[in-house]
Amino acid sequence: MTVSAQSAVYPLKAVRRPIPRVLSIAGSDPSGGAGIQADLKSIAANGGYGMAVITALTVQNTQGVTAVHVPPVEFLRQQLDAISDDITVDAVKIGMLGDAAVIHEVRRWLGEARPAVVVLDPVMIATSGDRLLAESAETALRELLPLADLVTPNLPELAMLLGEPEATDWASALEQGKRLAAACGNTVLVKGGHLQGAGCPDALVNTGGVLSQDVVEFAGRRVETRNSHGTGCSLSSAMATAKARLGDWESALRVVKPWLQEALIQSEVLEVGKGNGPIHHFHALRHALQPGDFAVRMWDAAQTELAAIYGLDFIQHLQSGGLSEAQFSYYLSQDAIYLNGYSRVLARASALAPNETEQLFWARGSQMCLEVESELHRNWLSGRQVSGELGPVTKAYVDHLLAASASGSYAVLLAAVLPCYWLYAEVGQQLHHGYLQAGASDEHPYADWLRTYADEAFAEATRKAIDITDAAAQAASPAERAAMMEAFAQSCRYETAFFDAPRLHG
Ligand SMILES: Nc1ncnc2c1ncn2[C@@H]1O[C@H](COP(=O)(O)OP(=O)(O)OP(=O)(O)O)[C@@H](O)[C@H]1O
Ligand SMILES: Cc1ncc(COP(=O)(O)O)c(N)n1
Repeated sequence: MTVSAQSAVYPLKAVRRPIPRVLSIAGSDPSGGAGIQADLKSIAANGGYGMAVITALTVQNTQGVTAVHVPPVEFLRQQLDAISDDITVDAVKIGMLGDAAVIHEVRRWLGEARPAVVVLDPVMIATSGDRLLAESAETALRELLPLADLVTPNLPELAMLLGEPEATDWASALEQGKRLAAACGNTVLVKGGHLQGAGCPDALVNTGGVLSQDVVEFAGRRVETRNSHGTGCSLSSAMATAKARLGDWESALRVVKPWLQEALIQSEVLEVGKGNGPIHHFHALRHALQPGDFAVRMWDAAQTELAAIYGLDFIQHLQSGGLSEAQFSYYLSQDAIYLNGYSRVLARASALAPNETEQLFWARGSQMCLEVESELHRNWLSGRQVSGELGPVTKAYVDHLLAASASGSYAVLLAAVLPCYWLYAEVGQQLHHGYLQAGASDEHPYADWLRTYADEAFAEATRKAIDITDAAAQAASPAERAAMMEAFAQSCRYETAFFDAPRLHG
């Protein structure tokens, strides 16, 4: 038996170049939405190392192009040579070329440098309607097409390159794509951006048998947005990058199309300009959680339950003194049972803690629960008529905590135990405050109990528990954070149910 490079069981896919070196030869859009600025973002967002040689400078914003300056072609050639003399270029994307002299120079360079992948976006007219290619250069551009592996015209450009009227439906667009692919001997990406309707399809077309079929369609939903500035630039540079990384056009478009769709959806958050704004290239990049951020999220999530707790008869009657003795006794007896289970869960948090400080903190919390439990029995429950039977809410709450501790995630467990600190401390402070405001009368039937809520040591322990949970969230993965929020919200709901249980079960 021999060890083989390939698994017989699982077909391993080789990534061609983990971080491909991708060169954009294109114009500059100072507003950052199209041209080389879009290309560099797109290349980076799709996992490549971006480089740029500028063919033309435009005066442009989201509302349009007002001037174009094409620097001397000798200087362009020097830049291209500087790159290819030194760096292996895994893929090239060509965008705005400006005029025929630039096209000829780029063509000469391509013939010599022979990069492995060439994507040509035949940019002629901007979204705003402004010309980006001199009319006299259209023939030169047509002659450049066969040097590209992939050509990505929009529908007006596709029609112009064929010398035909613009396609108004998807079927005729695909037919035009086939004609252009056959004429140039390469692959054409036919784009549905300029069509009407709810769908926004794209298709890879090659009549030479390079693809799995002559036309490979990729369905897509049309995003309702004005922010389509630079979609063509971004798509073509993303395709150059993904092809170099993944090896074939179909795999490339399979990852690039959903990425572009999400970039269109999330474009609203950028708020750039008054016209056709840019897409959000880095929508997948999540900002690192800062200290305190997760605590804010948890606090926001707790608001509905806190409001519900303040509205409960149990809390309002405890405050006013009108709470029945039977309900108060039920609450105390369930609290004692709960604290015993809670103590075991905090001991588990101590066992999972990543350092001694946190280990000690939860161990102390666990011990404190047992002390409070025996205090409840000694001072509050002795002499009261209570059954001491495990109630349904107490059982459900403790089971939820035990499930969180069985998850094995320290962060999720902390999120589950936190509401018992945080919400209890909040409610306690409000009750205590209300008691003081009402004159702190000794005649209040629950005066002794309400006074216990002013415990500063518990408030301090609560602040520490929030800090530790917040820090655990910073270190957690996005999936773990989502599970934390779920566990936290569920415990908040149990806090409400726990205060309401005496009414239902007492
Ligand atoms: N509203 C939209 N919703 C979803 N996808 C879109 C939308 N508009 C364009 N696209 C996608 O964006 C890419 C570019 O398509 P389009 O036909 O607009 O090219 P273009 O005209 O060259 O782009 P540009 O707007 O940069 O000039 C295609 O993948 C297309 O499917
Ligand atoms: C420098 C430069 N290159 C290309 C485009 C086309 O992009 P769009 O059609 O989205 O305006 C542009 N506007 N500017």
